[in-house]
Amino acid sequence: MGSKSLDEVLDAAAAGVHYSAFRLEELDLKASMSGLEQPTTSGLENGHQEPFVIGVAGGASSGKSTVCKMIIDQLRDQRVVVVTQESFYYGLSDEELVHVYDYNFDHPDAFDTDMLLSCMENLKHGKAVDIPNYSFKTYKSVPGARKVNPSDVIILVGILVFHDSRVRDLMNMKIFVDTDADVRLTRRIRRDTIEKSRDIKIVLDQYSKFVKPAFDDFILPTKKYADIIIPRGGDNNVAIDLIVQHIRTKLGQHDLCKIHPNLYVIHTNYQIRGMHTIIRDAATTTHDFIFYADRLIRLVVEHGLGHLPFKEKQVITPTGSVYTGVEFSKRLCGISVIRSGESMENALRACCKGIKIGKILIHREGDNGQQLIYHNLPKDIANRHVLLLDPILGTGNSAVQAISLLLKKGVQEANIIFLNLISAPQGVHVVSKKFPRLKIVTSEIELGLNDDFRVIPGMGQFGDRYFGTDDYQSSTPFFGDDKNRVRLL
Ligand SMILES: Nc1ncnc2c1ncn2[C@@H]1O[C@H](COP(=O)(O)OP(=O)(O)O)[C@@H](O)[C@H]1O
Ligand SMILES: Nc1ccn([C@@H]2O[C@H](COP(=O)(O)O)[C@@H](O)[C@H]2O)c(=O)n1
Ligand SMILES: [Mg+2]
Repeated sequence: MGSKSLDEVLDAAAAGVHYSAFRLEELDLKASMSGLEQPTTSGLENGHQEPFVIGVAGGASSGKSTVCKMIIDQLRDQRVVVVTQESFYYGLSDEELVHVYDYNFDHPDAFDTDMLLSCMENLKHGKAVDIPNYSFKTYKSVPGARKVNPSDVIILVGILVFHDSRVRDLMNMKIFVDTDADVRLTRRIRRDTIEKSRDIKIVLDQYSKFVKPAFDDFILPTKKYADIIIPRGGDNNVAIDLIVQHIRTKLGQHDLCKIHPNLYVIHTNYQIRGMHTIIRDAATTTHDFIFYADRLIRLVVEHGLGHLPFKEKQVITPTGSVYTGVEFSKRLCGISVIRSGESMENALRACCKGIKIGKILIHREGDNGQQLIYHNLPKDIANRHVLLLDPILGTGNSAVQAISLLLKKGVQEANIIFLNLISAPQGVHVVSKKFPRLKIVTSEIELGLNDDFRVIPGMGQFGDRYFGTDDYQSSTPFFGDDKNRVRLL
């Protein structure tokens, strides 16, 4: 473990050495580098991502710090900061110092929870904070508050971090380290006598007078709030692996996905960002718009198809071996919302040979009034999985109209997959709230809607750009003014 103790390592992390999990041996070197460079760009700086907050609770000496260190080590490419609850111990008055062995450091009132809450709220909202520097020697905060910068992952660790519901509510994941009482006591004796140079009698007195009762009365009752309970703490490598995997998945997701589990944003990369850049550019030609929109639509359709149920199927390969695979679901159909949704039909046909595709036309009257004016759906639609096609989810009003019609026709809500290229958070909220069992698959989440209910940054009138009618005069019956026209997004 090199020259640094576990707690020093975690302190260094809290002090702003935002390690993408530096190796411990590297920590000295990194910390001594001038300016403490910040390695990778955090999701925060990229825009929307809130940090992922993990709470780690458990009895004293249960292995909380050890578990944190293991998580940090495995999250190699993420910026992690650790905030320890003990930094927020109230300092002892002179009077209390005289009777220090009668002071209960294991009671919730020993911590300045309001200050802890305020620091955590600031970090969660992307602001740097100063964490007090608590000294176990003087029993007070000493000069040298540690600056902690916002990060991708914030770990809040301490015996009572689940005690206050306001603090709990900030956490995206709650871990309870569950270690036998005798193991905790043995470790505590070793730590307090060796590292803190305390007398064994005092350590044992403190344990029986305060530590054990507080564990039973305040710490153990918070175990029920945990999402994950880790028996054997740092010895439990499987649990740590699973936790790290989950954190990685969550970090790769947009914040909206954390709220709406049925929203799927396809995994982005520079190809996808590049295609979006082209189709969002107002100067892009119709030819290029179609080409890159088609590529993106194909990705969304393929992702959407991945959510269909499947049956196991075995085939014999040309080498005579058995390959156990899956069979595509057959009972499905597409429904496009005219007219921009029709741009997605080719991609669906290219993926699903001979698929039936129905249509729905929605008329927009003013900003709120939506009227269904035409539909042509497969007769047996109630028995099918439906891929609903519309490249833009804005207010969600037309999606609600279209989905309501499908439900009226007997389609199961859970059998609808709504495919779009871009989704505004408002539309996602409206659709997910009303139809929580439906899935939404999209390629990017937008900033929002402007005063005219248009998606921002958006990509303009999708149908007009795709079908090359964006330079037409508004003279056909399908082109009204903005407030009263057939929907041509
Ligand atoms: N799995 C383990 N095996 C052996 N010793 C451990 C283990 N986990 C922690 N320790 C030791 O026990 C002591 C307390 O562990 P720590 O992680 O600091 O607990 P906590 O943060 O819950 O007080 C430390 O000295 C640590 O090195
Ligand atoms: N001045 C202090 C402050 C706290 N303690 C004990 O520390 C324990 C919590 O720390 P963990 O790393 O084990 O979570 C707690 O049991 C306090 O009694 C102390 O001894 N002196
Ligand atoms: Mg600790």
